Amino acid sequence: MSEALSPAPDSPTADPLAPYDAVVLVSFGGPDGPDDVLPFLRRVTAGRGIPDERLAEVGEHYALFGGRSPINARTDELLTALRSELAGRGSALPVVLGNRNWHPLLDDVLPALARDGHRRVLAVTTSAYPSWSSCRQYRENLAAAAGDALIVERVRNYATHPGFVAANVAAVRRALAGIATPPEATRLLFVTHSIPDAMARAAGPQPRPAEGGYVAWHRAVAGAVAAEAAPGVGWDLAYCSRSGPPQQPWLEPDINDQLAKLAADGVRAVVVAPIGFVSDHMEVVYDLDHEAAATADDLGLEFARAATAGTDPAFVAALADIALERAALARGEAVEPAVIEGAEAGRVVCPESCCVNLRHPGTPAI
Ligand SMILES: CC1=C(CCC(=O)O)c2cc3nc(cc4[nH]c(cc5[nH]c(cc1n2)c(C)c5CCC(=O)O)c(CCC(=O)O)c4C)C(CCC(=O)O)=C3C
Ligand SMILES: [Fe+2]
Repeated sequence: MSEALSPAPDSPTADPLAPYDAVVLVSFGGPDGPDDVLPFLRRVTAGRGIPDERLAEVGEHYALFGGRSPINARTDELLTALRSELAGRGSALPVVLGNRNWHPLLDDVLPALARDGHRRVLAVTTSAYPSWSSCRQYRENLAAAAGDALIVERVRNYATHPGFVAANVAAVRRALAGIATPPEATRLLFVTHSIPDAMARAAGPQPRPAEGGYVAWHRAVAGAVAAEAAPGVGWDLAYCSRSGPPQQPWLEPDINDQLAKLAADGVRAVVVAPIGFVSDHMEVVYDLDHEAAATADDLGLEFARAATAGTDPAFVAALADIALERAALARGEAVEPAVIEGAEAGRVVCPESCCVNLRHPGTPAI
């Protein structure tokens, strides 16, 4: 490692993120305009067996928003916030953006870091939970983009970090404050991306609960947010954005079905909290703000959508905490990971059995 880039960890001027010499914020990426939509969707779904009708349908969701996902603008805001938070903690490392599925692509950004002399990079992902889709696929894409030129390591899954929970607590409180219906007729509906049942069962390290780590983590986060933000209000966990062939079982209930059930049970208002996503993107603005809001309207339910963590200072501070924690571990220091009571802190190094890729087992991952 070049000394100019990264002083020895025990020197007084050592960067708090040493031994890393750069940070990459890793996001999903989304289309920036109508011409990007099809190439983006092809890239995301290559070899996935997603039916053509589903792709056409998803293309229409983007068309409704001018062919542009809000994800890139939200990720840029997070990048700016994370840069200033890490600088405020005394780090001078560059913090760059690399997307899995749209420009700037990890496939370009990581080789460029290597050409600039970087050797050991810390990846901070915009996905907070274990599962192949939300964790290991990121690790696979990072390994493919890094090649042999760079060592890339990533932060742990962080949804159970108190800072991520605090951001969601604040968002649920704000949404509830706008609801006129009394609490006893109001329901909190936590939402995340549906994934195939088989992927859910394989999520997280062994030993796993029967439902798998993805669902267990969401329940833990939902329970903690509900207990703090709305102790008198009942809650459920529901799912959005199902794709894949209809005969393949995915996590249920779908949010729209759950809204119908709640209305039939006498619930009159819902606060929808997308705890599965760290920022607003197409799933949030289409599946929740557009589709689920219309379903609620048809059912006569008062509806409010809680904000995603976004750039909430508690969330940005949590990302900095886990980055610094990861660096301390890389230096061989003991670390006590911050985690909400009764929940699991993510593994920093995933065992081979973690979040297995059921379609292509053994795909290299960082
Ligand atoms: C768990 C999870 C997250 C949360 C964790 C994380 O944030 O990573 C997430 C996020 C996102 N997913 C996104 C977009 C898409 N996901 C798709 C397809 C799929 N997602 C899956 C899972 C997840 N996805 C799965 C199991 C599939 C089936 C195909 C496969 O097995 O891989 C498809 C294909 C069409 C369709 O089927 O919908 C698209 C276009 C965008 C960007 C949106 C924008 O542009 O604003 C984001 C943030
Ligand atoms: Fe997705």
